Amino acid sequence: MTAHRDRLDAVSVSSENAAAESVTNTVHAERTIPEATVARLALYLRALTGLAEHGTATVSSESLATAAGVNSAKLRKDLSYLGSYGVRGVGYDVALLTEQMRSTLGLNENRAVALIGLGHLGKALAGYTGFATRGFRISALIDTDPELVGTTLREIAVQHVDLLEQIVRSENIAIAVIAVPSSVAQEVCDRLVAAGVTSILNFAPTVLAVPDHVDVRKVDLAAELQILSFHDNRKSARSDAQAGPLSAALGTRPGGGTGLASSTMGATGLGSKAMSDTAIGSTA
Ligand SMILES: NC(=O)c1ccc[n+]([C@@H]2O[C@H](COP(=O)([O-])OP(=O)(O)OC[C@H]3O[C@@H](n4cnc5c(N)ncnc54)[C@H](O)[C@@H]3O)[C@@H](O)[C@H]2O)c1
Repeated sequence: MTAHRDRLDAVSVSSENAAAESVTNTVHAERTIPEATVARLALYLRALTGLAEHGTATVSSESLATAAGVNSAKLRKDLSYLGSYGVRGVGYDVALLTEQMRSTLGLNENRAVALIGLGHLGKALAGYTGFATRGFRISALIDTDPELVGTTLREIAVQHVDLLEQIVRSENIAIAVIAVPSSVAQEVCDRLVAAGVTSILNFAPTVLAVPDHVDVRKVDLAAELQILSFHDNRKSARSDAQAGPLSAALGTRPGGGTGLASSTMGATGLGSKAMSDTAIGSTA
């Protein structure tokens, strides 16, 4: 949370008022947007899409923040990087803000995605219909397995990895998704980079070495579970610690421990609030 805050503060923000819900058409296209804000833009876009599907034309910052699972001050700050389209007392125009979000995230270009590795994970990703509606087009499926090569998944032919460089060029691949075994992930990555791919989403449990101009995002579900485990562990430790004094109070002062017990219960409430703030901070 602190690190995130520092990063936000490090960005030169010309006007704090830009975060307020006032009418302004200024688009800060060239402004540096913190990485944590970029990650949240995707959350806002998903929430906006849901609102539009339900016919909502305008939304307050509080409602949008709730739908996206962040606090409204953070949302207003994030939107200030795009230029605010909010109107005081009315809120944000859902269609306009959606368009602004899509443009900032570069989703209007329907980027071509190549999926490399069509095993358990790759097949599931290839079968996911949500990519198309979120601005991505799976254009190439690549594997080495002779049983898979030549078959089609969602009307896209699986091609052999020998053709990787050719496919990257002919399909104008913008983003590659690596879902191969970790033992070959670096080799596949090197070939993608040499072919001109500069954005990679890596599912393999390997830290990929790439040149500076290449962006790699790593998805690690096991790490996410470990983070949840950490928070779960802390919640258990807290409730154990709180159960101790409570039992002691009830045990040593029978009939007279009500006051102590209820103040302990109050502390439990504060404790769980603190935990949820921590959880929100960790996603920042
Ligand atoms: N990030 C996560 O949370 C997460 C979750 C599950 C799996 N994984 C990782 O994703 C990867 C795939 O997992 P899986 O369960 O689908 O494995 P899998 O063995 O079912 O599939 C791997 C696929 O890659 C293909 N392949 C092998 N070498 C290749 C190459 N050089 N070029 C192209 N294709 C090649 C294989 O033929 C196979 O179809 C693994 O690295 C696994 O550890 C990550």
